[in-house]
Amino acid sequence: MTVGVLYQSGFGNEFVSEAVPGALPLGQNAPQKHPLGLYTEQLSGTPFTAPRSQNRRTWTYRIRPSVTHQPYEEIPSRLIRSGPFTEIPTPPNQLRWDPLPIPEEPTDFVDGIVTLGGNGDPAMQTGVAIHLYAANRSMNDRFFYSADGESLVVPQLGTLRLHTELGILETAPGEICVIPRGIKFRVELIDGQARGYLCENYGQTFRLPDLGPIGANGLANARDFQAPTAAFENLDGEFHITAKFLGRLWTAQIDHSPLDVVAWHGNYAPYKYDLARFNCINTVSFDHPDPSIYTVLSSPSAIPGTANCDFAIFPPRWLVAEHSFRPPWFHRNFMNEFMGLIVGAYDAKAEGFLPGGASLHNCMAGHGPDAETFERASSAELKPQYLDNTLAFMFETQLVVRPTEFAMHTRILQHEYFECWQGLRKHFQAEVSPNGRPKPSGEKLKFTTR
Ligand SMILES: O=C(O)Cc1cc(O)ccc1O
Ligand SMILES: [Fe+2]
Repeated sequence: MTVGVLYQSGFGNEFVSEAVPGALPLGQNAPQKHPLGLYTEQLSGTPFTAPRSQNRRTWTYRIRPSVTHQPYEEIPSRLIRSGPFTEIPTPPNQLRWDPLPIPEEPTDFVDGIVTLGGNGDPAMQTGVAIHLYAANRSMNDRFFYSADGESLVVPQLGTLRLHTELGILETAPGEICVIPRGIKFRVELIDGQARGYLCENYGQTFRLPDLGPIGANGLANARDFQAPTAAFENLDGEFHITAKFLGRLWTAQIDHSPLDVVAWHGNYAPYKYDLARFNCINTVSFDHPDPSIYTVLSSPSAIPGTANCDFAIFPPRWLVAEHSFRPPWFHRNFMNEFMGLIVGAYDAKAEGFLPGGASLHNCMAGHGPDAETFERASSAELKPQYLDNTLAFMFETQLVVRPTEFAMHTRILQHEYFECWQGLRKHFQAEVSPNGRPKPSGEKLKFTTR
């Protein structure tokens, strides 16, 4: 809980908040004349006709309407990339990256965004972009919004204070926040520097997964999500808004802070969540369950059970499975797995997967425990073990994550990643192979042509 910042709790609730008494009209959305001279503006996050359970919109009461800015002009996108991701061919290899260094040049949150890959297309409202960020400057007179999708921010280093149109959210490593599509914000770095991950979701908004037989409670509980309370900047001066629109960056001058919402009500709002609140469910008998039990948030696709993107975490937890190989098994998947590490070590990798680092295992790429983990876990004593000092996460997505040119050519790409599995020796001992052929006794196989 952050001292000094007030939140309202609940996932997707109908929130109400006013920073000045009387700023929020009662009983109607759009009075003919606002009693305090504020402008009324609706912000829709879904079509007007979306089913009620998914419908998202917020009414804002602001000093000036959002339209009062100069025209946008395109600026360079630096290392930000967007779908369709077609820069380079996508290899079927397992990929892993070291953490992004903190920049030496003055770099704010937006300039510090580097895209590692993604899928889909913002123009088609499907897929995700997966970015890293590393920054050392706060945004003061610059604001940002993405029309391409909502932004799920996963800090790994440094606390972010996000000043948004709907109020302030502080997010530290171990917490996450989501800024909905279109909402303007600026990022203040509380610790002078910051690093983390950003999933830009072009698809349907993240929501809590259904719980099925788990019941009415468990995993991420709705009450633990926190939305901001109204807080506004009544500032005139020279400011810039940078917009991300169809993958390109555009900047407009504005003569006042656009964070001028004095009161608001609605269910389209940024939110934060402390990952320590995740009620982790796991086996108390045997075997390692599928990682869908770790889903915090899910953005569905049009296909039932197939996520445009799931956000899953691997938090500290007890391991008690009997007569089982406890770490993640070897596997090849339909879905595509991008992973990051917030603290400590990940239980499938003894070495090389570092806090701030990342890995990508795309459709059907074999992966799993590295050789050292396999050897250790195959003969570990199976007493209850508390897995501590660990917090990894996964963006799991339906479409193949296509790396950017930066991702494949950067110095932080670990070209030797494949070696972590090469020590997996043959343990099988058989004299005769199943087709009855005698085991070749060490001699080289000879190939003959007829
Ligand atoms: O490390 C991974 O690859 C992620 C993962 C974790 C797990 O517990 C089971 C399957 C899986 O893909
Ligand atoms: Fe996996």
